[in-house]
Amino acid sequence: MREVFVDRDVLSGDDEAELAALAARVRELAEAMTLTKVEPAEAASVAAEIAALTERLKAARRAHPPFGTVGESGLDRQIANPVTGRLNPLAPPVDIEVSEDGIVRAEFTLPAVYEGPPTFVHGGVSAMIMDQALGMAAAATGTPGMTATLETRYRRPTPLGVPLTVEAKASRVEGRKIYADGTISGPDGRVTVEASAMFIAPQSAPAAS
Ligand SMILES: CCCCCCCC/C=C\CCCCCCCC(=O)SCCNC(=O)CCNC(=O)[C@H](O)C(C)(C)COP(=O)(O)OP(=O)(O)OC[C@H]1O[C@@H](n2cnc3c(N)ncnc32)[C@H](O)[C@@H]1OP(=O)(O)O
Repeated sequence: MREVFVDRDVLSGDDEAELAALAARVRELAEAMTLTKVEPAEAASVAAEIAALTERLKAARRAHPPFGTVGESGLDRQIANPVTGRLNPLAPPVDIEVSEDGIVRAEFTLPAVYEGPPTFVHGGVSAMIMDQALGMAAAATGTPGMTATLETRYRRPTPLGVPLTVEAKASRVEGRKIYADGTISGPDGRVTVEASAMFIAPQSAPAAS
């Protein structure tokens, strides 16, 4: 495997929990910032305080995001992943579970920071969540791969602020190609997004360019 895959700090459960709590506070900050009505002077004052906090975090800095201890599914090392990562404030995070029969599932709610059309989820965000869920379904076959194709069909607008469900499953493996299908559905159970993807297990470790 390429160096970036092996040269990672692996956090203890306690360290991970503290950083996950910090990420949760930053997520709240992003939401509060997006919706705030404070006066410009107050916004400037808050910005200065946040800049000072950022400097405190930068005082001890890693070259790459850390990994977590491998859990039962073996797919949860990337704790700073932008979809599932508890350590990534940009991740909702979507807490994806992989069952023994290879079905990937999560319930999640997306706040206003993911808005595309007013009151609805941005289509690129839905595609990102589908990419992750389909990728984990592919990896659950035992062969993880890079996304080669991802097709999303937006059947209905996906609402913000209500419980959504994502589900995915691999349909077949042909050599290095793994195919998977999935959906996002709303609280009424109606499908809003369908997606299909093909992943390719690299012949060697994925190359940086
Ligand atoms: C081991 C890697 C993964 C590690 C992960 C470990 C943790 C797992 C845990 C948890 C799962 C996480 C889930 C993550 C989810 C998110 C994943 C992403 O977002 S990935 C980022 C976006 N995708 C890219 O950046 C790909 C960029 N593309 C490439 O790197 C290459 O093009 C790659 C690897 C996809 C294929 O390269 P080649 O050199 O291996 O392929 P050639 O040998 O040329 O072709 C093989 C066959 O595939 C077809 N093919 C190749 N690329 C295709 C494409 N894009 N579309 C359709 N067919 C394609 C070819 O026509 C050929 O077909 P014929 O055998 O002749 O039938």
